Amino acid sequence: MVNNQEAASVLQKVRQANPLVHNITNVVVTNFTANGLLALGASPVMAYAKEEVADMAKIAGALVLNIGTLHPEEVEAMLIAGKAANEAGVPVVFDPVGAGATPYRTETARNIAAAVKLSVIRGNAAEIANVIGETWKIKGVDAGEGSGDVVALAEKAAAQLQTVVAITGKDDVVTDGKTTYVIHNGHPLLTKVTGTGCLLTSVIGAFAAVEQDVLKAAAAALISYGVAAEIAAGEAGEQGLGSFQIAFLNALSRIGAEEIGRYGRIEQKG
Ligand SMILES: Nc1ncnc2c1ncn2[C@@H]1O[C@H](COP(=O)(O)OP(=O)(O)O)[C@@H](O)[C@H]1O
Ligand SMILES: Cc1ncsc1CCOP(=O)(O)O
Ligand SMILES: [Mg+2]
Repeated sequence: MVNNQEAASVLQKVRQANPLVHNITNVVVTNFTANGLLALGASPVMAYAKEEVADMAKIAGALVLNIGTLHPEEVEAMLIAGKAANEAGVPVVFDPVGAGATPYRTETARNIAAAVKLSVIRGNAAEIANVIGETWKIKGVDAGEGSGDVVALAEKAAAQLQTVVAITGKDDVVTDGKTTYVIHNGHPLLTKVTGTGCLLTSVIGAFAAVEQDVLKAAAAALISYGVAAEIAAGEAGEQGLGSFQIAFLNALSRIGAEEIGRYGRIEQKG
């Protein structure tokens, strides 16, 4: 069972090791992702050229692939980087941004999941459903009040994709197909700042770089991230979205065992 104390200790390991996280991500979130990883205590790098991605992925602590603004050359680079990371034993975390929105996105997400051995796939419920060929009845990013359907979807995706699956929304679900956790942290303001899902995927990469138990790493990242958002909302939520974004970066840089112990809400489902 992953608890708050263990989550805080993985966060501490990130701060001590400053793992290099190689991101091949989208143009919308690049700067926010780099600053969010720095705030947390990791070392971000963005590298996209097919001539260098294999070399960069091999020396990284984790590789993060994100198809938010995909194009063919970038997809080619992702496959090269993913295979190099697999050969070097570097964990690969995948964000299938917008899977289901266009056939190209859906096909590319499925191709990457098939060609690269993923440690974690992180998306909202609709994206994960589309990657595994399910239709998802809830539109948008809100997974709804209950998490029963999302738990079933996550477990099905983990079995099908043979990876840890994190489905985020009001509650976050993370599973390796055998053990499933629901994390009741986060804040609705996260949905009003672009890139908070993408940054979270990269944060999972930072945690996976320092913790070999991938399920524990992902759960610890989700708790830490959600708690930081709650702290930021309390400090700056009423001032507006710009202030919330900055307060969130501040909270990522400050949170530790005390805050996670006080506010972390993780529940084991099975
Ligand atoms: N309604 C909500 N209430 C609280 N936290 C939320 C809510 N919706 C999303 N989050 C949080 O926002 C972060 C990004 O998740 P999500 O919005 O699902 O990603 P994406 O932007 O990729 O769709 C996660 O930490 C998640 O827990
Ligand atoms: C707006 C937008 N368009 C293409 S990628 C992107 C950012 C998506 O970020 P997130 O999924 O974290 O909200
Ligand atoms: Mg997203």
